[in-house]
Amino acid sequence: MQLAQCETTSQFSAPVIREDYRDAMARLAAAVNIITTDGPCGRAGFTATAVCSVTDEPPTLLVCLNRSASAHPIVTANGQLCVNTLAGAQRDLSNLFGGKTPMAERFAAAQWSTGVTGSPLLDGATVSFDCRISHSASVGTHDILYCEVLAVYRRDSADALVYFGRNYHGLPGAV
Ligand SMILES: NC(=O)C1=CN([C@@H]2O[C@H](COP(=O)(O)OP(=O)(O)OC[C@H]3O[C@@H](n4cnc5c(N)ncnc54)[C@H](O)[C@@H]3O)[C@@H](O)[C@H]2O)C=CC1
Ligand SMILES: Cc1cc2nc3c(=O)[nH]c(=O)nc-3n(C[C@H](O)[C@H](O)[C@H](O)COP(=O)(O)O)c2cc1C
Repeated sequence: MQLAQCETTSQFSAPVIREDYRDAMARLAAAVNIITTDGPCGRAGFTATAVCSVTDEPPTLLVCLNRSASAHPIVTANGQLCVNTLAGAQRDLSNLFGGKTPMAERFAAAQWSTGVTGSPLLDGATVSFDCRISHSASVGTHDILYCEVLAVYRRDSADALVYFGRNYHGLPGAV
């Protein structure tokens, strides 16, 4: 896609430094997800807030994954993953999958079943999207994984876990 050229000089040319960017991003509320994979290259999981809907034809999510994360080589080699969106009571799991804990310990802290791709589905998640990675792009430190959704699993009573201001917040509600 060709972007339109603009002849005027931007008045917003000051560089946004990393810490300013992170402080600003701390003000952007986001759902909390545990991304899991299993397959020929092993099992892995990590916490992610950088998850977004792209299109519903075909149903596609994007997940941004730091290439330095221990899960990166496993997720990309398996080519499939599940986005498990956390419920309010699952904040401890978010910290576990977002830290430097060994993979076996992360998975031992919850109950799982298996989705159509073979990826682990988290018991008690508000919703799980079982996906195959259709393509990816690298930007800076991260890979953007475009994930075609092959199956969804919804819990009947749904509530949400929101990450905002570097803290977790439970969001009760009915959908
Ligand atoms: N997109 C990502 O890779 C994210 C990574 N994290 C990591 O989890 C840890 C705890 O999170 P916070 O206390 O919120 O950390 P923080 O105070 O360093 O970051 C504040 C916000 O900046 C953004 N951010 C942080 N690191 C980022 C990265 N490497 N790439 C893109 N965006 C990033 C996120 O929106 C995050 O909530 C940090 O070490 C952080 O690097 C957290 C949220 C998103
Ligand atoms: C609340 C929260 C949100 C996170 N979001 C992302 C994300 O969207 N993308 C990402 O690559 N890492 C994210 N992380 C960091 C990974 O979860 C973390 O790097 C990984 O689980 C631990 O890395 P390791 O397995 O290499 O030890 C997040 C961490 C936390 C606590």
